[in-house]
Amino acid sequence: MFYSREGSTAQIARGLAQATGGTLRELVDSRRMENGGMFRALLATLLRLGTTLVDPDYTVEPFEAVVVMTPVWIGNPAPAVTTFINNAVLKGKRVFIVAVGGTAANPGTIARLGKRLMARGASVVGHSEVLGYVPDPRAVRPSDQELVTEGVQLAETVRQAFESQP
Ligand SMILES: Cc1cc2nc3c(=O)[nH]c(=O)nc-3n(C[C@H](O)[C@H](O)[C@H](O)COP(=O)(O)O)c2cc1C
Repeated sequence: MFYSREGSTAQIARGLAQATGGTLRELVDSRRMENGGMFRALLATLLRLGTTLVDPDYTVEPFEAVVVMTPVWIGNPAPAVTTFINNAVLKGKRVFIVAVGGTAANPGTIARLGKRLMARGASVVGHSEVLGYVPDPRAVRPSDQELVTEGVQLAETVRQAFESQP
């Protein structure tokens, strides 16, 4: 399960799904991010509120292993991901967290997401912090193919985490 505003998390998720044979589910935020929308989204992020999703599918019953992938916004998960976690029935589910940021380390995001997941009854089997787009116009953007490869490489870490905590 992932949310992606700019597309980097989406490409990494594609690679991970390709390599694991997993099912991809994209969250769509109903709030447009242009103009005032981004401001509201940031406010919701800072206040750790959620948002409204378009055609949300909160069903996780068929899946015993869930990977939650979110871009990092000001040190927090994106509101769409917070909304998913607040609404899905996660009791007893094993979850791996992937935070995609403009810097490689976002421990606060992992910690906050982990806390929220555990409060919903899930167990967190592991996490990864991966590099997406650097929000600087001068920065070179990784290509879609490079991001997909990151996701493919992530698959082994994810597999090991689920296998070591059955
Ligand atoms: C509003 C905003 C806030 C961000 N805050 C952070 C941050 O605190 N730490 C970080 O490492 N990256 C931060 N980033 C960078 C994004 O996490 C990064 O570009 C990510 O790859 C975006 O994912 P996406 O392409 O799937 O939307 C921020 C980006 C935006 C737009």
